[in-house]
Amino acid sequence: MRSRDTRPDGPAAGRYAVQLTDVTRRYGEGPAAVLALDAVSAGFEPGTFTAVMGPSGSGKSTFLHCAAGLDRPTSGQVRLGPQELSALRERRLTELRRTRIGFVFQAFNLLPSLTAEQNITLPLRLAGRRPEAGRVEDIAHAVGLGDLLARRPSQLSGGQQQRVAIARALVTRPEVIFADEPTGALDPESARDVLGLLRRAVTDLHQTVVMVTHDPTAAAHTDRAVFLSAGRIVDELTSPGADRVADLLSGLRRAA
Ligand SMILES: Nc1ncnc2c1ncn2[C@@H]1O[C@H](COP(=O)(O)OP(=O)(O)OP(=O)(O)O)[C@@H](O)[C@H]1O
Repeated sequence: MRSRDTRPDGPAAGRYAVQLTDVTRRYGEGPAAVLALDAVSAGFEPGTFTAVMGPSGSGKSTFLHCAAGLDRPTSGQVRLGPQELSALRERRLTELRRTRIGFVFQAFNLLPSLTAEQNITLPLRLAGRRPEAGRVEDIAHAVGLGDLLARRPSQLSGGQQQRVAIARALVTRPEVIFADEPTGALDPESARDVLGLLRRAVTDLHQTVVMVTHDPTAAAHTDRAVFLSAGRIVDELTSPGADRVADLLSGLRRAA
């Protein structure tokens, strides 16, 4: 089933947690220039889980980096709620990334010298805030870390490290969590657990999650899959089933 019109200028405009409008990202100049994103528009409503998919080189990472304020588009607009990101200087953007955006990466990106608990509270401490009483325990419980808070990353399995990363992403109650291949380094069982947690963050905590993934099974946990090819959004599915996603992806790979 195709989703209803959720383009940023469509009927649901103004309701998005994140909104990209005509975002173009060009790398390099002249004949060697690469158009990694070509006037892409997309909106992500609060409390939804979206997969961003496409063949290798289709622009997924560039899309995520522009949407998350880690990279600046060559042209076009990115809004986080009402805030236009291009209007912000680097320092404000860094602050905003720390407090209003959560990140989950394939390689976990935890600080090895800190305990799980210290990793989880790092975004708050960097923003000069203290966790509310009981907040870390609640999150640790929600992601199944229970009694592992005193351990360092090297004392945790990959799946447990990704739970810490998810807890860290949740701790500030961000407007959106961007996940870049969050299950890419995990065995199938840990991958399922991590996807279940992201799903619960959306369904139970009303978080908004945008996840880049190559994996049709991962996409099947989401509400919507958006497909990129050669820097453009070429298709999307709501309630995407793994088989349908796999078919669509192989068609795009053949065409790439
Ligand atoms: N820093 C860069 N300089 C030049 N070209 C780049 C740069 N980063 C990405 N590209 C190019 O932009 C296009 C999109 O890259 P991107 O990494 O966004 O794709 P992707 O879909 O995430 O790929 P993959 O699935 O392989 O990670 C590719 O052609 C890539 O070679």
